[in-house]
Amino acid sequence: MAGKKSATQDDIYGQSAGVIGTLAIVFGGLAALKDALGLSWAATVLLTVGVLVGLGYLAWRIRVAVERLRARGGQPAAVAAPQTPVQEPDAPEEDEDVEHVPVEWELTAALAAAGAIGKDQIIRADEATVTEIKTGVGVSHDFLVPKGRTYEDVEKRLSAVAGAFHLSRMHAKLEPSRDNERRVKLLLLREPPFTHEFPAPTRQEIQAFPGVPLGHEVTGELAGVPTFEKASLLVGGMTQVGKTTFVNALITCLLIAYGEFELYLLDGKFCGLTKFEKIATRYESSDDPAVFESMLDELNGRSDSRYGQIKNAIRERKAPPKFKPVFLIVDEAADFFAHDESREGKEQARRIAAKARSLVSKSLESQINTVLMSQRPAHNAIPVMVRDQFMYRLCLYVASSGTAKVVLGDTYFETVAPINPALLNPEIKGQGVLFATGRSRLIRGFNFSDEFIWGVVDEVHARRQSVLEKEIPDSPVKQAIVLMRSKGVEFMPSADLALALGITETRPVARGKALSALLGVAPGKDDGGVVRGYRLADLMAAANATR
Ligand SMILES: Nc1ncnc2c1ncn2[C@@H]1O[C@H](COP(=O)(O)OP(=O)(O)OP(=O)(O)O)[C@@H](O)[C@H]1O
Repeated sequence: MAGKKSATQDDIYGQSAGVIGTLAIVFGGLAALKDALGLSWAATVLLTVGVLVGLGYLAWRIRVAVERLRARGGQPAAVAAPQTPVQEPDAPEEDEDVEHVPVEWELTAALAAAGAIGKDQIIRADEATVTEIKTGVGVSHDFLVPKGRTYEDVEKRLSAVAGAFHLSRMHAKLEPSRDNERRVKLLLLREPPFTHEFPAPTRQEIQAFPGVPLGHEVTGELAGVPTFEKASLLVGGMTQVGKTTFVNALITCLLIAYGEFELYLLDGKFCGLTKFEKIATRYESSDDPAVFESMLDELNGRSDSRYGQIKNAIRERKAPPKFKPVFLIVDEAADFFAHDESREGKEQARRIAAKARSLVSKSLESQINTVLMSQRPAHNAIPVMVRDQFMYRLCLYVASSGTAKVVLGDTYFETVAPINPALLNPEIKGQGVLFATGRSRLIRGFNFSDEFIWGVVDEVHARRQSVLEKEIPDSPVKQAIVLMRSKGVEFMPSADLALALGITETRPVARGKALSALLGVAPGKDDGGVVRGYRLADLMAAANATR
């Protein structure tokens, strides 16, 4: 301790002596200068300080000039770029020779500006290619993002990336890679999407598509969903933007690509789905909520029965039964959830919402899939408890982001790389944002010619008839179907049908009872709601149920 103290004291003495010495030299120097120049003390001090500051400034200028000269002789920006290897902890050895890294400058600048890669990171030119999109609508950049970054970094900033290329989000599309998390395929369109119409696909193209095609991608390729089994779709958009055309195309594609299924159609617009009436298990053209409710009752009944069969199979340790898929398609659904403010009306609307929710939520196991369309996607047009159940959503042009949220979900704009349907061009009919499994895609529905749709419908109808003839056991129902088909009618009054089936009773009530007992099917009424009789579609549904 004592040793340490005396060392510190020695230090202080030494430093004090140094300071006194320096002061004495400075003072002596100033005195000499004062005598030599004959100036006052103040002038001598000021002159000395001024000279010292001037010398310091001169030294600084010389240093800057030398550095600039040196910089001009070396590599400029390119040298600065590959600071990347410094960022990348396990960069390959050759990267250490920073001057040899080839840089894809355009992508690097755009991605860095968008914040998809760091300001000090690069896209390597030897890991990037650019090719023309087959349909000529733009280019496709295929590249690797720097180590430590992934495809998702670009996806999350896609709007900003498009902006960095002076384009909108609508012009940009990303495709994930299956081989490498760092690989990005960025498609950039030259013109706004769907500026030119792509031809509707052929039957072969629809059949070859892995899943159900719903429309074209912005590149012209077919876009769709891998399956419509256990799914449901909500389609929204303003009036005249292409909803009905989209759904007509969807049914057509299902008929071509899907095998056997049943259609329940509720045509709230009266003639939007008429082309498919002939092959529908049940077709209704009405805006009456009671009709919708009766369809929901029928399908919820079928769903419950299917659940019962699944339960039995589990109890008996058998494989679950395979059901024929059913599609309920409702055009202009909002009307069916509306009410007239009366107590009964409100009660009916509440019941319908609960039944619709139940049907859509049970589609998973019962294979009864629902497609609802609405041209009035206002906040309460389709109840939230129904809307929330839809797995796929398609929003065509709407006037505001708020309306888009009604169709796509309240949190839609917080999802990855959303597309705002309010920014779509309403003049380009049929384009919309498809939101499925958490990802958004811009697609445009097909616009098939009437002849194409009629051809597909007729083919399916003929196929079903021949299957029916072969598979249905001979029965009065089959006899009635064959009779009605031979006459080319969709409806036959009870009186005529009873006679044809050999019922000789002439009193209407007794004759009607005998006929319905023979057929095992309840009668209905003709389109005018006056004449009692049987519809071909009902008899076919009954016949199918016996198979
Ligand atoms: N994909 C498409 N390509 C080209 N034209 C289309 C496309 N989809 C729809 N159209 C045209 O746009 C117009 C409106 O279509 P559609 O009737 O399907 O609209 P909507 O949304 O169902 O209308 P609304 O709500 O008024 O019933 C029609 O003339 C139709 O031919």
